Amino acid sequence: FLERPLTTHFRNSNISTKRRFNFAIDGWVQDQDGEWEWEEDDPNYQASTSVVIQASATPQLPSGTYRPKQSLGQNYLKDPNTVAKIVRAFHQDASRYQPTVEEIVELGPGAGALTDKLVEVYGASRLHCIEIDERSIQLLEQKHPTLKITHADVLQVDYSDMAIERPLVVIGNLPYYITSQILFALADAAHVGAVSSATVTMQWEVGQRMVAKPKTKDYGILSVVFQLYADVVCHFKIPPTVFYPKPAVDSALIGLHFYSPSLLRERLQGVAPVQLRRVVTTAFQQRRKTLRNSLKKLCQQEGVELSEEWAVQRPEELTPEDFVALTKSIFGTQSEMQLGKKVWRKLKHGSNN
Ligand SMILES: C[S@@+](CC[C@H](N)C(=O)[O-])C[C@H]1O[C@@H](n2cnc3c(N)ncnc32)[C@H](O)[C@@H]1O
Repeated sequence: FLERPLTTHFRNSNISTKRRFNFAIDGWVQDQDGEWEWEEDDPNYQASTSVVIQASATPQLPSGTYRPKQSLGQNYLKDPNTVAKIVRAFHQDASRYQPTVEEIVELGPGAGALTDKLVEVYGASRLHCIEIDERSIQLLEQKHPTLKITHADVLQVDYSDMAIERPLVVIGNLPYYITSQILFALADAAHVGAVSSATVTMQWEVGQRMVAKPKTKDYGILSVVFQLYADVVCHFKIPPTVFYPKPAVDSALIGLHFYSPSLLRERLQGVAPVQLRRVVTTAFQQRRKTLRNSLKKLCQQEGVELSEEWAVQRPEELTPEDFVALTKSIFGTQSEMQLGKKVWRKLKHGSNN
Protein backbone atom coordinates (compact mmCIF):
# COMPACT_ATOMS: atom_id res chain seq x y z
CA PHE A 1 0.00 0.00 0.00
CA LEU A 2 1.03 3.55 -0.60
CA GLU A 3 2.33 5.24 2.44
CA ARG A 4 0.92 8.67 3.11
CA PRO A 5 3.44 11.26 1.91
CA LEU A 6 4.75 13.54 4.61
CA THR A 7 3.74 17.14 3.98
CA THR A 8 6.46 19.59 4.91
CA HIS A 9 5.69 23.29 5.07
CA PHE A 10 8.43 25.83 5.55
CA ARG A 11 7.59 28.76 7.70
CA ASN A 12 9.20 31.97 8.77
CA SER A 13 10.01 31.27 12.40
CA ASN A 14 10.83 34.83 13.48
CA ILE A 15 7.31 36.12 12.82
CA SER A 16 5.93 33.79 15.42
CA THR A 17 6.06 34.45 19.15
CA LYS A 18 7.60 31.04 19.77
CA ARG A 19 10.48 29.62 17.76
CA ARG A 20 9.31 26.66 15.74
CA PHE A 21 10.81 23.79 13.92
CA ASN A 22 10.22 24.23 10.18
CA PHE A 23 8.05 21.22 10.22
CA ALA A 24 4.39 20.30 10.04
CA ILE A 25 2.38 17.13 9.50
CA ASP A 26 -1.28 17.15 8.54
CA GLY A 27 -1.87 20.57 10.02
CA TRP A 28 0.06 20.04 13.25
CA VAL A 29 3.16 22.15 13.91
CA GLN A 30 5.77 21.39 16.49
CA ASP A 31 7.26 24.00 18.79
CA GLN A 32 10.83 23.98 19.97
CA ASP A 33 9.79 22.45 23.26
CA GLY A 34 8.38 19.52 21.30
CA GLU A 35 4.75 20.44 21.89
CA TRP A 36 2.37 20.04 18.95
CA GLU A 37 -0.26 22.59 18.11
CA TRP A 38 -2.54 23.38 15.18
CA GLU A 39 -1.20 25.60 12.44
CA GLU A 40 -4.38 27.67 12.84
CA ASP A 41 -2.64 29.08 15.91
CA ASP A 42 0.04 30.58 13.68
CA PRO A 43 -1.55 33.63 12.01
CA ASN A 44 1.38 33.87 9.60
CA TYR A 45 1.10 30.34 8.30
CA GLN A 46 1.03 30.09 4.52
CA ALA A 47 0.78 26.79 2.71
CA SER A 48 3.35 26.45 -0.06
CA THR A 49 1.77 27.36 -3.37
CA SER A 50 2.97 28.69 -6.68
CA VAL A 51 -0.19 30.78 -7.10
CA VAL A 52 -0.49 33.92 -5.03
CA ILE A 53 -3.80 33.85 -3.20
CA GLN A 54 -4.38 36.90 -1.08
CA ALA A 55 -7.15 37.88 1.26
CA SER A 56 -9.83 40.25 -0.03
CA ALA A 57 -13.23 41.34 1.27
CA THR A 58 -15.90 38.64 1.60
CA PRO A 59 -19.37 39.30 0.12
CA GLN A 60 -22.04 40.99 2.23
CA LEU A 61 -25.45 39.35 2.45
CA PRO A 62 -28.19 41.69 1.14
CA SER A 63 -29.64 43.18 4.32
CA GLY A 64 -33.17 42.25 5.37
CA THR A 65 -33.97 39.95 2.45
CA TYR A 66 -31.35 37.30 2.98
CA ARG A 67 -31.56 35.53 6.30
CA PRO A 68 -29.34 32.46 6.59
CA LYS A 69 -31.38 29.26 6.81
CA GLN A 70 -30.28 26.92 9.55
CA SER A 71 -32.19 24.12 7.84
CA LEU A 72 -29.77 24.38 4.88
CA GLY A 73 -26.66 24.53 7.05
CA GLN A 74 -25.99 28.11 6.01
CA ASN A 75 -22.99 29.39 7.93
CA TYR A 76 -21.27 31.84 5.62
CA LEU A 77 -17.56 32.53 5.71
CA LYS A 78 -16.98 36.16 6.66
CA ASP A 79 -13.23 36.22 7.32
CA PRO A 80 -11.07 37.05 4.27
CA ASN A 81 -7.95 35.42 5.76
CA THR A 82 -9.75 32.12 6.31
CA VAL A 83 -11.12 32.23 2.75
CA ALA A 84 -7.58 32.77 1.40
CA LYS A 85 -6.22 29.95 3.56
CA ILE A 86 -8.92 27.55 2.36
CA VAL A 87 -8.29 28.39 -1.29
CA ARG A 88 -4.53 27.99 -0.79
CA ALA A 89 -5.07 24.55 0.72
CA PHE A 90 -7.44 23.74 -2.14
CA HIS A 91 -4.77 24.76 -4.63
CA GLN A 92 -2.27 22.50 -2.89
CA ASP A 93 -4.69 19.56 -2.99
CA ALA A 94 -5.90 20.15 -6.54
CA SER A 95 -2.44 20.65 -8.05
CA ARG A 96 -0.81 17.72 -6.30
CA TYR A 97 -1.02 15.37 -9.29
CA GLN A 98 -1.75 17.79 -12.13
CA PRO A 99 0.04 20.97 -13.15
CA THR A 100 -3.06 23.07 -13.82
CA VAL A 101 -6.23 23.30 -11.81
CA GLU A 102 -9.23 22.72 -14.09
CA GLU A 103 -12.76 21.37 -13.78
CA ILE A 104 -13.34 22.76 -10.32
CA VAL A 105 -16.64 21.97 -8.61
CA GLU A 106 -17.78 24.05 -5.67
CA LEU A 107 -20.44 22.51 -3.44
CA GLY A 108 -22.77 25.04 -1.82
CA PRO A 109 -21.26 28.37 -2.97
CA GLY A 110 -23.79 30.43 -0.99
CA ALA A 111 -23.15 34.15 -1.34
CA GLY A 112 -19.77 33.42 -2.94
CA ALA A 113 -17.10 33.86 -0.26
CA LEU A 114 -15.02 31.06 -1.81
CA THR A 115 -16.49 31.45 -5.30
CA ASP A 116 -15.30 35.04 -5.69
CA LYS A 117 -11.76 34.00 -4.80
CA LEU A 118 -11.88 30.96 -7.08
CA VAL A 119 -13.10 33.09 -10.00
CA GLU A 120 -10.34 35.63 -9.29
CA VAL A 121 -7.61 32.97 -9.20
CA TYR A 122 -8.76 30.49 -11.87
CA GLY A 123 -11.41 32.31 -13.95
CA ALA A 124 -15.13 31.57 -14.11
CA SER A 125 -14.86 29.12 -17.00
CA ARG A 126 -13.07 26.49 -14.91
CA LEU A 127 -15.65 26.52 -12.14
CA HIS A 128 -19.01 24.76 -11.80
CA CYS A 129 -21.12 25.47 -8.70
CA ILE A 130 -23.92 23.37 -7.22
CA GLU A 131 -26.35 25.25 -4.98
CA ILE A 132 -29.84 24.50 -3.68
CA ASP A 133 -30.83 28.00 -2.52
CA GLU A 134 -32.35 30.11 -5.30
CA ARG A 135 -31.37 33.35 -3.51
CA SER A 136 -27.69 32.46 -3.70
CA ILE A 137 -27.98 31.58 -7.35
CA GLN A 138 -29.43 35.01 -8.15
CA LEU A 139 -26.63 36.73 -6.26
CA LEU A 140 -23.93 34.70 -7.99
CA GLU A 141 -25.44 35.16 -11.45
CA GLN A 142 -25.37 38.93 -10.99
CA LYS A 143 -21.74 38.88 -9.89
CA HIS A 144 -20.40 36.28 -12.30
CA PRO A 145 -22.63 36.15 -15.41
CA THR A 146 -20.53 33.49 -17.16
CA LEU A 147 -20.22 31.20 -14.16
CA LYS A 148 -21.87 27.79 -14.51
CA ILE A 149 -24.26 27.28 -11.60
CA THR A 150 -26.49 24.25 -11.28
CA HIS A 151 -29.57 24.64 -9.12
CA ALA A 152 -29.63 21.21 -7.52
CA ASP A 153 -29.38 19.14 -4.40
CA VAL A 154 -25.74 18.25 -4.13
CA LEU A 155 -26.69 14.69 -3.15
CA GLN A 156 -28.43 14.16 -6.48
CA VAL A 157 -25.60 15.22 -8.80
CA ASP A 158 -23.72 12.69 -10.86
CA TYR A 159 -20.04 13.58 -10.64
CA SER A 160 -19.15 11.37 -13.59
CA ASP A 161 -21.46 13.50 -15.81
CA MET A 162 -19.58 16.62 -14.75
CA ALA A 163 -16.05 15.29 -15.22
CA ILE A 164 -15.72 15.98 -18.93
CA GLU A 165 -12.02 15.75 -19.69
CA ARG A 166 -10.43 14.93 -16.38
CA PRO A 167 -11.34 14.07 -12.81
CA LEU A 168 -12.93 16.89 -10.85
CA VAL A 169 -11.28 18.85 -8.09
CA VAL A 170 -13.89 19.65 -5.46
CA ILE A 171 -14.06 22.43 -2.90
CA GLY A 172 -16.80 23.33 -0.45
CA ASN A 173 -17.66 24.86 2.85
CA LEU A 174 -20.16 22.07 3.28
CA PRO A 175 -23.61 22.24 4.84
CA TYR A 176 -22.91 20.16 7.94
CA TYR A 177 -26.30 18.45 8.13
CA ILE A 178 -25.37 16.28 5.12
CA THR A 179 -21.57 16.07 5.45
CA SER A 180 -21.34 12.27 5.66
CA GLN A 181 -23.67 11.78 2.70
CA ILE A 182 -21.66 14.20 0.57
CA LEU A 183 -18.43 12.45 1.53
CA PHE A 184 -19.83 9.00 0.75
CA ALA A 185 -21.08 10.25 -2.63
CA LEU A 186 -17.52 11.43 -3.35
CA ALA A 187 -16.17 7.98 -2.43
CA ASP A 188 -18.59 6.46 -4.96
CA ALA A 189 -17.40 8.98 -7.54
CA ALA A 190 -13.84 7.74 -6.91
CA HIS A 191 -14.95 4.28 -8.07
CA VAL A 192 -15.23 5.66 -11.58
CA GLY A 193 -12.35 8.12 -11.35
CA ALA A 194 -14.66 11.14 -11.46
CA VAL A 195 -13.05 13.02 -8.57
CA SER A 196 -9.35 13.37 -7.83
CA SER A 197 -9.39 15.67 -4.82
CA ALA A 198 -11.78 17.31 -2.38
CA THR A 199 -11.00 20.15 -0.02
CA VAL A 200 -13.95 20.50 2.30
CA THR A 201 -14.91 21.90 5.67
CA MET A 202 -16.71 19.81 8.22
CA GLN A 203 -17.46 19.72 11.89
CA TRP A 204 -14.18 19.30 13.78
CA GLU A 205 -15.26 16.00 15.33
CA VAL A 206 -16.16 14.56 11.92
CA GLY A 207 -12.77 15.67 10.58
CA GLN A 208 -11.10 13.89 13.49
CA ARG A 209 -12.87 10.68 12.52
CA MET A 210 -11.60 11.00 8.95
CA VAL A 211 -7.96 10.94 10.10
CA ALA A 212 -8.32 8.77 13.23
CA LYS A 213 -6.03 5.81 13.72
CA PRO A 214 -7.08 2.37 15.03
CA LYS A 215 -7.53 1.96 18.78
CA THR A 216 -8.69 5.55 19.25
CA LYS A 217 -12.19 6.69 20.18
CA ASP A 218 -12.68 8.54 16.89
CA TYR A 219 -11.81 5.54 14.74
CA GLY A 220 -14.83 4.25 12.85
CA ILE A 221 -16.50 3.83 9.46
CA LEU A 222 -15.37 7.22 8.14
CA SER A 223 -11.74 6.46 9.05
CA VAL A 224 -11.77 3.03 7.42
CA VAL A 225 -13.48 4.07 4.20
CA PHE A 226 -11.66 7.32 3.54
CA GLN A 227 -8.23 6.07 4.53
CA LEU A 228 -8.71 3.22 2.05
CA TYR A 229 -10.01 5.45 -0.71
CA ALA A 230 -7.83 8.50 -0.28
CA ASP A 231 -4.84 10.09 1.28
CA VAL A 232 -6.57 12.20 3.94
CA VAL A 233 -5.05 15.37 5.35
CA CYS A 234 -6.39 17.63 8.08
CA HIS A 235 -5.26 21.06 6.90
CA PHE A 236 -6.30 23.15 9.89
CA LYS A 237 -8.88 23.96 12.51
CA ILE A 238 -11.43 26.72 11.84
CA PRO A 239 -12.98 28.57 14.79
CA PRO A 240 -16.72 29.48 14.85
CA THR A 241 -15.88 33.22 14.81
CA VAL A 242 -15.07 33.25 11.07
CA PHE A 243 -18.65 32.30 10.11
CA TYR A 244 -21.93 34.18 10.05
CA PRO A 245 -23.96 33.02 11.86
CA LYS A 246 -21.47 31.43 14.25
CA PRO A 247 -21.88 27.65 14.45
CA ALA A 248 -21.75 26.05 17.89
CA VAL A 249 -18.73 23.93 17.02
CA ASP A 250 -15.21 24.18 15.63
CA SER A 251 -14.64 23.09 12.05
CA ALA A 252 -11.83 21.37 10.18
CA LEU A 253 -10.60 21.75 6.63
CA ILE A 254 -9.98 18.28 5.28
CA GLY A 255 -8.13 17.45 2.07
CA LEU A 256 -8.83 14.16 0.30
CA HIS A 257 -6.62 12.84 -2.49
CA PHE A 258 -8.60 10.02 -3.99
CA TYR A 259 -6.80 7.01 -5.42
CA SER A 260 -7.46 6.24 -9.07
CA PRO A 261 -9.84 3.32 -9.81
CA SER A 262 -6.92 1.04 -10.73
CA LEU A 263 -5.04 1.85 -7.54
CA LEU A 264 -8.26 1.51 -5.58
CA ARG A 265 -8.79 -1.94 -7.08
CA GLU A 266 -5.29 -2.87 -5.97
CA ARG A 267 -5.99 -1.60 -2.47
CA LEU A 268 -9.26 -3.51 -2.31
CA GLN A 269 -7.57 -6.71 -3.52
CA GLY A 270 -10.58 -7.97 -5.39
CA VAL A 271 -13.00 -7.25 -2.55
CA ALA A 272 -16.29 -5.71 -3.70
CA PRO A 273 -16.98 -2.34 -2.02
CA VAL A 274 -20.55 -3.40 -1.34
CA GLN A 275 -19.30 -6.37 0.73
CA LEU A 276 -16.72 -4.23 2.48
CA ARG A 277 -19.51 -1.87 3.40
CA ARG A 278 -21.55 -4.71 4.93
CA VAL A 279 -18.62 -5.86 7.05
CA VAL A 280 -17.50 -2.42 8.20
CA THR A 281 -20.98 -1.16 9.08
CA THR A 282 -21.99 -4.41 10.81
CA ALA A 283 -18.79 -4.51 12.84
CA PHE A 284 -19.02 -0.86 13.96
CA GLN A 285 -22.70 -1.15 14.86
CA GLN A 286 -21.42 -2.93 17.98
CA ARG A 287 -17.97 -1.48 18.33
CA ARG A 288 -17.40 -2.83 21.85
CA LYS A 289 -18.11 -6.42 20.84
CA THR A 290 -15.66 -8.88 19.39
CA LEU A 291 -16.08 -9.75 15.72
CA ARG A 292 -17.14 -13.24 16.81
CA ASN A 293 -20.33 -11.68 18.19
CA SER A 294 -20.92 -8.74 15.92
CA LEU A 295 -20.34 -10.65 12.67
CA LYS A 296 -22.02 -13.87 13.81
CA LYS A 297 -25.22 -13.39 11.81
CA LEU A 298 -23.44 -12.16 8.71
CA CYS A 299 -21.07 -15.17 8.77
CA GLN A 300 -23.99 -17.55 9.26
CA GLN A 301 -25.77 -16.02 6.29
CA GLU A 302 -22.66 -16.51 4.18
CA GLY A 303 -22.02 -20.00 5.55
CA VAL A 304 -18.50 -19.22 6.71
CA GLU A 305 -16.76 -19.50 10.04
CA LEU A 306 -14.58 -16.67 11.17
CA SER A 307 -11.04 -17.74 11.94
CA GLU A 308 -9.99 -17.39 15.57
CA GLU A 309 -7.50 -14.73 14.57
CA TRP A 310 -10.34 -12.41 13.48
CA ALA A 311 -12.95 -13.62 15.96
CA VAL A 312 -11.21 -12.31 19.06
CA GLN A 313 -10.68 -8.79 17.72
CA ARG A 314 -12.83 -5.68 18.10
CA PRO A 315 -13.48 -3.42 15.10
CA GLU A 316 -11.49 -0.52 16.46
CA GLU A 317 -8.36 -2.73 16.53
CA LEU A 318 -8.44 -3.41 12.78
CA THR A 319 -6.61 -1.19 10.31
CA PRO A 320 -8.45 -0.25 7.09
CA GLU A 321 -6.32 -2.86 5.30
CA ASP A 322 -7.35 -5.46 7.89
CA PHE A 323 -10.99 -4.74 7.03
CA VAL A 324 -10.22 -5.56 3.40
CA ALA A 325 -8.58 -8.84 4.45
CA LEU A 326 -11.46 -9.65 6.79
CA THR A 327 -14.03 -9.03 4.03
CA LYS A 328 -11.98 -11.21 1.69
CA SER A 329 -12.03 -14.02 4.26
CA ILE A 330 -15.85 -13.86 4.41
CA PHE A 331 -16.86 -13.06 0.84
CA GLY A 332 -13.81 -14.01 -1.22
CA THR A 333 -12.74 -11.95 -4.21
CA GLN A 334 -14.20 -10.97 -7.53
CA SER A 335 -12.20 -10.56 -10.70
CA GLU A 336 -12.50 -7.45 -12.87
CA MET A 337 -15.61 -6.19 -11.12
CA GLN A 338 -17.21 -2.79 -11.39
CA LEU A 339 -16.60 -0.99 -8.11
CA GLY A 340 -20.19 0.30 -8.09
CA LYS A 341 -21.92 3.63 -8.51
CA LYS A 342 -24.03 3.85 -5.38
CA VAL A 343 -22.38 1.88 -2.64
CA TRP A 344 -21.44 4.17 0.21
CA ARG A 345 -23.89 7.00 -0.35
CA LYS A 346 -26.76 4.80 0.80
CA LEU A 347 -25.45 5.14 4.32
CA LYS A 348 -27.72 7.31 6.35
CA HIS A 349 -26.35 10.54 7.76
CA GLY A 350 -25.76 10.18 11.47
CA SER A 351 -25.33 6.43 11.26
CA ASN A 352 -22.80 4.94 13.61
CA ASN A 353 -19.75 6.39 11.92
C1 LIG B 1 -21.97 26.39 5.04
S1 LIG B 1 -22.79 27.22 3.74
C2 LIG B 1 -21.41 27.75 2.77
C3 LIG B 1 -21.69 28.95 1.90
C4 LIG B 1 -20.46 29.58 1.23
N1 LIG B 1 -19.76 28.62 0.46
C5 LIG B 1 -19.54 30.18 2.25
O1 LIG B 1 -18.51 29.55 2.54
O2 LIG B 1 -19.83 31.25 2.76
C6 LIG B 1 -23.46 25.82 2.85
C7 LIG B 1 -24.08 26.13 1.50
O3 LIG B 1 -24.59 24.91 0.96
C8 LIG B 1 -25.91 25.11 0.45
N2 LIG B 1 -26.63 23.83 0.55
C9 LIG B 1 -27.24 23.30 1.64
N3 LIG B 1 -27.80 22.12 1.34
C10 LIG B 1 -27.53 21.89 0.05
C11 LIG B 1 -27.83 20.82 -0.84
N4 LIG B 1 -28.51 19.75 -0.43
N5 LIG B 1 -27.42 20.92 -2.12
C12 LIG B 1 -26.72 22.00 -2.56
N6 LIG B 1 -26.40 23.05 -1.75
C13 LIG B 1 -26.79 22.99 -0.47
C14 LIG B 1 -26.47 26.18 1.33
O4 LIG B 1 -27.56 26.84 0.72
C15 LIG B 1 -25.24 27.08 1.54
O5 LIG B 1 -25.13 28.01 0.50
